[in-house]
Amino acid sequence: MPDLDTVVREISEEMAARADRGTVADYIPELAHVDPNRFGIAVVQADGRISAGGDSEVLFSIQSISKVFTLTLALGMIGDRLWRRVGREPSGNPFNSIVQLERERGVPRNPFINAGAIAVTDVILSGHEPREALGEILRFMQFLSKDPTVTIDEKVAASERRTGFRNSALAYYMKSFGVIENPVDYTLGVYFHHCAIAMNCRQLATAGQFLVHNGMNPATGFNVVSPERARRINAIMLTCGHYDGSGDFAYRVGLPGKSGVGGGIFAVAPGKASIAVWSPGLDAAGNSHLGRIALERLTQRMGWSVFGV
Ligand SMILES: NC(=O)CC[C@H](N)C(=O)O
Repeated sequence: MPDLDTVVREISEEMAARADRGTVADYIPELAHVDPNRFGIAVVQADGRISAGGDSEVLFSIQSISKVFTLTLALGMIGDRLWRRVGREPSGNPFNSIVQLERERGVPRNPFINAGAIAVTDVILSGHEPREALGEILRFMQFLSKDPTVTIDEKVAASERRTGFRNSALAYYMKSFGVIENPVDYTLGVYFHHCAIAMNCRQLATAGQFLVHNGMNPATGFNVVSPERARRINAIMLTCGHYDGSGDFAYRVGLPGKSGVGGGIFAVAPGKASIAVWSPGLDAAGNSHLGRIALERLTQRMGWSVFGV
């Protein structure tokens, strides 16, 4: 097998030099300021060794990658009852699509499109104040990343709260079917804030390690989730993690992964490695353009695709 440090260095060099960088998301105004020339990668292998390159220490807005962790928390709270509130089929639609929600009577297709993640956030919020629910999510990220400095970028959260009209539409629509239990403003407030968590590639790859180790957190030796649940979260990432680009991501990269409009992608090579890449420019489906290409290179060279070498 090729040396991982060499592969990561070569990928970082190639990505830094490429001219095709995709388009930075600007529907959340605060995200539009991010430099499209950034590229970072961090890979935590099963034995804990870290290979990193480029801007792997620069913080970025994790956006929809937070949905993996809120799904994990919500499953921990209400278990399989969650699947009454949200489905687990790929959507084949953009991440903020409204049409599907009407056809399916307010029950979102999966926990990774915006509507689904808002419904999952509502589950975490029930029985708590918004501040407590958000604290729960943030502490979970700090614990998993072994870094108590992980925090929320308030400017990004405020920017999305000012302009998140589509998410409001989705939430009110779900509320009309009883899928949202709490006041819509509260649920959206928590949702916008967990999307605005700022992390770097190293912290994110560290946080995702439990999905590499059948649910076990290697720092403590204890399980964050059961092996069965870890396998299922990975399955949902594979089928739904890149919205209507999920099929192409499976075809090219072959790993469970979750993207965010901040340009991050978190990916899992089960039993082998936890990976985070970041490049702010997006493709047409809203997934990091160079992030995907970098992961394609990595899995090809390391033979890490879950579908074979
Ligand atoms: N794809 C994403 O990362 C979307 C998350 C973003 N906070 C939104 O709701 O639009």
